[in-house]
Amino acid sequence: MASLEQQYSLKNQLSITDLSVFRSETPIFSPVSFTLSAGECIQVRGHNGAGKTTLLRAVCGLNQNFEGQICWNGESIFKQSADYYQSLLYIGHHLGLKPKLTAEQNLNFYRKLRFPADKTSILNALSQFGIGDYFDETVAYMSAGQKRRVALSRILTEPVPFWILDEPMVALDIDGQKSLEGHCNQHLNKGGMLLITSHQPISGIQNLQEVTLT
Ligand SMILES: Nc1ncnc2c1ncn2[C@@H]1O[C@H](COP(=O)(O)OP(=O)(O)OP(=O)(O)O)[C@@H](O)[C@H]1O
Repeated sequence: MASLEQQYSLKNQLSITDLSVFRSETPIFSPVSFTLSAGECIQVRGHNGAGKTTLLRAVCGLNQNFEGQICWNGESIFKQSADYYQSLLYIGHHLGLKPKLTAEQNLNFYRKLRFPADKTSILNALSQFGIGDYFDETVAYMSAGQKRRVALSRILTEPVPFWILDEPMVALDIDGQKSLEGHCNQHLNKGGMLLITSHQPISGIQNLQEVTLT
């Protein structure tokens, strides 16, 4: 089981070298290379269908039909997958929430996969995302923005150094976006790393670099 905060390290680094991901035999985007170090944020940009989600899924190890290298701390992610996955939190375009469970039950399910159960941390996270009163609400009955806030609360209940967020701003109102940007900045300030996509402008995340897929 992962120990809290321990994996935040200024030595953490993701390096992508000449990465191209394929659908069947066809590359989806031209090869990209970039490095993401502790305290840094990269926004992956590109038009609809450019391959942003595909790239993120490859970085998560979920799509292995690629050429090039994806390394964590100098070694292929597949050579040290246990360490890598302990360090990683991926919140995809699809939220991965079970509609029949409450907000608290959903967050508890994910947290317990690698951390000790902690109801206080879950209630605190929901409060910080402005939906503390909905902890006992069944997700199926929530609005799109409320569901998004529940899913994003995982960044607070699973304290790992590398966040991969695919279109996290979707359905969030302005307050929700500002709240998310604030949590991202806190994460970066303590040496966290962030790989993010967004069609909406992200103005409030510090030191954001861009990688555009073509
Ligand atoms: N399951 C799939 N099977 C076949 N092709 C797919 C599949 N998922 C995505 N694609 C194709 O891969 C390409 C890249 O899709 P991807 O979802 O990565 O783009 P994206 O940049 O994230 O797009 P958007 O901005 O619309 O979210 C698209 O041409 C898409 O049609």
